Amino acid sequence: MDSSNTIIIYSSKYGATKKYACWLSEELNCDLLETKKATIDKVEKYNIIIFGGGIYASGILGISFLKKYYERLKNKKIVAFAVGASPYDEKAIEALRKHNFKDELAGIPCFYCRGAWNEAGMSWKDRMLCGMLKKVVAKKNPENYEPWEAALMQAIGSNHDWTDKDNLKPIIELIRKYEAEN
Ligand SMILES: Cc1cc2nc3c(=O)[nH]c(=O)nc-3n(C[C@H](O)[C@H](O)[C@H](O)COP(=O)(O)O)c2cc1C
Repeated sequence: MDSSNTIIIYSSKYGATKKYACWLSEELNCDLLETKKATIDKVEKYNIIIFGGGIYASGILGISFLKKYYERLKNKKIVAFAVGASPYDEKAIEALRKHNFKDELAGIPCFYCRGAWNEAGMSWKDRMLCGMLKKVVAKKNPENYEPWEAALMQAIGSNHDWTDKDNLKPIIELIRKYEAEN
């Protein structure tokens, strides 16, 4: 099977997931579509579906598409990646997987890529939400911070870009394996 049988659908609010999706599409030479513009009729034409989404309050943007259409996609090879501001932490990623990939979605492999934190570019609502979250977290003893809480406290008030092509290596490896099997 050639790589035209692979599509990436992604949801990105501030561009980090989009950046990873574009890198992947260049590397794999495959189609790329924003989830909000995707239709199931189009997506189900592909054999391998890569799903990417930014993480917001532990939820992965766009995951409702997979939930809604899983019945029609269940025989496809689906690989997901989530993009957040937290540093890589296996325990936190396992919790993210459990929270987002429930029931029939539980078998979908989900990788993590660290994104960016661009407070200057955030919507007023998001900036306010983060400010409120910071106030709650600040009441905790820093020794007991979860990895995402520590990252939030460090990131708030500044801009960071942790996007790195190397984070895509395990995804590319798995897709190449799937492509070779077909
Ligand atoms: C309101 C808000 C909530 C967020 N929640 C999380 C979170 O729960 N975990 C995390 O790792 N990152 C969180 N982030 C950081 C984003 O996931 C990060 O900036 C990511 O790069 C966004 O990807 P995007 O630009 O493709 O939307 C949050 C950011 C905002 C503004």
